[in-house]
Amino acid sequence: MASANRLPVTAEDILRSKRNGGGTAIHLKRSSVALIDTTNLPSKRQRLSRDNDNDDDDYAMTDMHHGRKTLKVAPDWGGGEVTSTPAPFSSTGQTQILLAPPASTPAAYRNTSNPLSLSHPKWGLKREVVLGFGACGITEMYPWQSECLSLPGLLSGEQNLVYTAPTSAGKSLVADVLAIRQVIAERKKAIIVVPYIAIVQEKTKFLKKVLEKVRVMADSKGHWDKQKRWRSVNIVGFHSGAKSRLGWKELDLAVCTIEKANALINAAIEDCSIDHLGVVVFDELHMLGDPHRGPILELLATKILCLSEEHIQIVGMSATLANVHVLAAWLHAQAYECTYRPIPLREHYVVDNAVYAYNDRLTARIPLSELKELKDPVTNAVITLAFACVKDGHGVLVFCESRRRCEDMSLLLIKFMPRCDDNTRERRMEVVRDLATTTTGLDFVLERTVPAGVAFHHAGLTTEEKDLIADAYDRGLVKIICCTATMAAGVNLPARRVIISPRMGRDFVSPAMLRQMKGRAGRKGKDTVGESFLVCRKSDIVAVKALMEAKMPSVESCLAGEEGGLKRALLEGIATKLATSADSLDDYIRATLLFHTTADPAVTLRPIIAAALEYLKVQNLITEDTHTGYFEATKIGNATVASGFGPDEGVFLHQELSRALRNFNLECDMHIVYQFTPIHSSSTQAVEIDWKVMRDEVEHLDEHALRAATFVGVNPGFVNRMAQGGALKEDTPANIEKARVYRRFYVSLMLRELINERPVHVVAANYDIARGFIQQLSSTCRGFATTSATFCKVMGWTGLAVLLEHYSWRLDLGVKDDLMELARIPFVKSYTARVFYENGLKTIEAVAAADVSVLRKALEMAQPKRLRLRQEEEVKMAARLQERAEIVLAAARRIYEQECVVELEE
Ligand SMILES: Nc1ncnc2c1ncn2[C@@H]1O[C@H](COP(=O)(O)OP(=O)(O)OP(=O)(O)O)[C@@H](O)[C@H]1O
Repeated sequence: MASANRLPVTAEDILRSKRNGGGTAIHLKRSSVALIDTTNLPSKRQRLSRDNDNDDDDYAMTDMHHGRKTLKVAPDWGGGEVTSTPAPFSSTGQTQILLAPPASTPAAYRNTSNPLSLSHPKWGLKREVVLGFGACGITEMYPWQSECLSLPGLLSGEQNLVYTAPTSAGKSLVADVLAIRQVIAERKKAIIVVPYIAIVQEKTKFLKKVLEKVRVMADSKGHWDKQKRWRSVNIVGFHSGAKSRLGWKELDLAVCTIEKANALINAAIEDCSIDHLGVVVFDELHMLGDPHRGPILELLATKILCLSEEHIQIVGMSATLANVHVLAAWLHAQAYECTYRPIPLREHYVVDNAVYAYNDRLTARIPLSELKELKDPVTNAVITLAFACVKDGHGVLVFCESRRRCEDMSLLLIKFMPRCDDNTRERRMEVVRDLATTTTGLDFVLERTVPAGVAFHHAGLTTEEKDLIADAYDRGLVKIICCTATMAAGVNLPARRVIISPRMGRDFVSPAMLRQMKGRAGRKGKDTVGESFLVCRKSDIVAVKALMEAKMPSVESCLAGEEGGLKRALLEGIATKLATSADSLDDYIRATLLFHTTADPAVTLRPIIAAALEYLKVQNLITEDTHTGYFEATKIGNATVASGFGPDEGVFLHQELSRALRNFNLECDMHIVYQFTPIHSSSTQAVEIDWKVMRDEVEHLDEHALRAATFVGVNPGFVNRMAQGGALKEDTPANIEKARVYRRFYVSLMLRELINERPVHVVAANYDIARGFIQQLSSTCRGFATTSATFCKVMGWTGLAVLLEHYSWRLDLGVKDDLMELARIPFVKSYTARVFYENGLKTIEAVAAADVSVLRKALEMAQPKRLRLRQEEEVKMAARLQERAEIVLAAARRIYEQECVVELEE
């Protein structure tokens, strides 16, 4: 379908005009009349009468804007918008229109005879939603899903819900139906909170597919049209490093990590638009018990509970909740438990080449092998079990204890993989080529394993690599993935068999983690059978049996833990004005899970609350009016909450930024890069300094950067001493602080290389750190710079805010100042942008005017040099680069077009 965003003046027109010496004297074209098959469109009378009633299955009116003619077609008539505009760069200027045939009337899809059908009227789902679920393989509810949704007050949004069901039981559908109803029927916003970025991405993609054809009524503040009009549902995924042009105001449905959801809710409370929120879904509710992230989840739910005036429905779910009734009582929710799993899981454990069912019945013996590599019984069992499953054409996940083991196991597995046909081999090579064209180039291990249908997946890979591998596995090209716990939670992939090491690193996995890992096998819609094999050493058998029999632990509040959750909860309650007086503070505390699960809470909690309030006062984050007893957040307190930091981080950031404000070293970018290096990246878990590498780097700093280093407290002499074998003991507060500064500086050296166009894999190799970590670091820093900028804005430090935003952008694009324009084009980032620039492609206009072969050549030059492909592969690689060059050209032209039109309009 022709896009409604197409503009009447194309980049080609402008470039041609410029070439002909026409300068900017471009004539706006009036578009030609739409070539629409009008026989299927309703008459004007029908249109007007439909337009007057309020049925949201209706369609909107014809519109003229900027010389284009746009027909917005009702969902019943195929939906979408039909625009009659000359296609950019089409030589004929002919309109491209594809109009879906009209569907049956809205009422016709209702299935009133089967109450499990998604189209049954009791669920109140629009036809397009039902079709959307159908496209994802879901047409009917399972009886438990129907029973759960039929609990009183759920569909109407009046009641909250906490439920538990096994992995792969289909929990998401229940929450999705409730969220979608709020968005479409009630025209409220919905937030779905999930713990990991990968799940944000998967869920956002799924919901976009389900709601693809749905049109909702835009509010009166539509972008360019004051009339009533229809638009698609705005679904946005929020996580650190994600970019979206849609914010709280525009979105209908947000899928967020816990931290992003908290920030979104704080902002909505702050600008008094929280009443637009209809429902919040907490997926993996057991995360409440996570010491680091649980407190934020708890205070988020607490705030929603306290917003009693606007009933916001709360929906919480998990496969690993032992105390569902306690959590339901806390959230004033209906509780629902179910044990149904659509595909029952066959669970086994393996020890010394013998396979046992969970009831200790011996079910099979794994033959011993003469091969040297398979002498170890654990390796022998893993390879044999994986091979047997792949031989039958099914997918396997092998959970390994370390990243190293994932890679070694993949390399070993390929020796045993069955041969594949030419077509499969060619498609696998496509995946290899895709991996080769990522910014980091082709990984040495994946290059060998993917053609055989094996891959590994762990935090050391970049997000592009992880996505390509998961996609290849989903499409059945990769048959075995050796992974760490990164693939354990929430991922929906076609694994018939999961083979699990009971250890992660040196420790045993937790019972909840084990359940999640096993839960990846036999997912409905992905496979028809599910099997798990816990492969352990003889010496571990007692501990493994205990692990297998362990009950799910009860989820407990971590708000009063060492992470300072209570201080943060109080600060946020006060800053958002939910808890400012003694009474409201009391109500607020009573709404926490902590209060709910503490024996004699009024007595037990009083001293720790008083201590937390005192801390906030001493740190100048809040003030207390001694006459009225009212609490108020200070500027620093508000800045801390607005930027999503905890109280400790806010105080530290304030100290650092105020020091920097008084004496900022702007001779080069070293000081500012240090400034936006996240504070937590300097914790011991995040990075270990290689003092020899640091010494080499510090020795190469120019005098300006050295001055900045000294300014933040880094002494080159000390670095040298450490490189020669010195030890930095973190035994006193001063030494802890010193170590923190050195670690932060070490990380900022890596970041400085990134913004100065060194590719991720080169920086990773230089510091001997996984490229996935460097990539993650860069996106965390971007987020940190953006939130620090918010902190500065609230503090009134606008100059510093602008500086931080600028560097956040540079980090995003991975280029120096002179390439920032060019790097707006997709695929033209970092080193690639530099290659373009040095080959004369210095501006977007130059790229838009270039021949595609020139762009292909430039992309070829920018390829990482680790590629060693055979000749036939070279040909295919060239074709891949040609495709990419065409995308670059089209994108450059689009950006150029848009800029020219803005210029003309101005
Ligand atoms: N009613 C249904 N009919 C057919 N397929 C369904 C139905 N409900 C869910 N599914 C499918 O079952 C699979 C698992 O569902 P879902 O992801 O909701 O499981 P879950 O209970 O959230 O599991 P986990 O706790 O492991 O994340 C998905 O592929 C989903 O599309």
